[in-house]
Amino acid sequence: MEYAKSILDTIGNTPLVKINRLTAELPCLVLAKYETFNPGNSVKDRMALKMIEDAESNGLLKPGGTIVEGTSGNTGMGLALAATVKGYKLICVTTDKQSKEKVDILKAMGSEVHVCPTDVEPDDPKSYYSTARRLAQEIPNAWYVNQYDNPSNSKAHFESTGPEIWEQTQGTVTHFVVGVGTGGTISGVGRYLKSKNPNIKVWGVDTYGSVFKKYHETGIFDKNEIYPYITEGIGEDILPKNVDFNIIDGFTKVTDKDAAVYTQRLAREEGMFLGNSAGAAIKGVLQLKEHFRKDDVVVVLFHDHGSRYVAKMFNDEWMRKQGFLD
Ligand SMILES: Cc1ncc(COP(=O)(O)O)c(C=O)c1O
Repeated sequence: MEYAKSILDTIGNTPLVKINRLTAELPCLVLAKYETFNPGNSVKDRMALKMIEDAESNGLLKPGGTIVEGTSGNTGMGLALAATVKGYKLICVTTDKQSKEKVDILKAMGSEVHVCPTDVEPDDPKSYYSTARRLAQEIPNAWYVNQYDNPSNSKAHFESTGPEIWEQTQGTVTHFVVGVGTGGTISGVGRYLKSKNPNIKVWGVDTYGSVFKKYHETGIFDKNEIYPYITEGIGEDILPKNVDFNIIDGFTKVTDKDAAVYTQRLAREEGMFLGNSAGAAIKGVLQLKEHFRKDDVVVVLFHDHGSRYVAKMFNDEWMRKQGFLD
């Protein structure tokens, strides 16, 4: 018989899928690392499991313990799968900007969810960063995951996502493009691919309202770059330790409108029902066009599933209200 010992054994080994219509103007092959095939429907299952396993081995997470994390939903889902299988309680702290579906899904998985305001400074006691930290201190036998600074986040991608891309492309990958939030995906995959071939270019997709691109180009953390934006999952108002700026060759910024429009286009022109950061990522690939040559193999990673965005980017009334439909 062939079966997985638990749902956790089905994490990883996701397919690589050719993008056809949306990238027709590019001279090269563009392949999507299609992470919705993970059991929690996002790439985050990989790092959630790795962070928990490492915390168990380091003695930070003990039997019967409570896992506390600030998460927009996908990491929470990955943590929920692992917490359920391994017998831990999970508390997720999120912001009021995240889609209702994401919060409902976490509750459906048995997680306690606290919703905090988006529009406050990271060190404000009401922010979701501060709230998660405080809960982890107040609750006995609790462990604060901190996906932003936890090195197991990028390690997960160095050990699984990166090697899969290298093997699936038989070492022919020339460019890796991905949205950046905590930085775990770009840093882990980028570090692995560059260890195999230092000529591979690693490109980050950023949002307007986030600090990454300017910091990478100038070394300046410019608070003027920070303002609320609509794109979900990418961009930050902090510099997470998981973003390894040295392995990133460049950033491109995608507007909220383009990210939303391309999320719809992926579904309607490629049959790829994906989340908002996938729309940003594919538009980022198109914006980076001048860097690609005929024989290049560009891999773009798509983080999560479209079902979490049906009331937003897939809802034309919402799109019209934002001024995203012409
Ligand atoms: C939908 C989505 N896209 C992109 C990202 C960014 O990935 P990373 O945190 O590995 O940089 C996240 C992370 O939260 C996400 O949830």
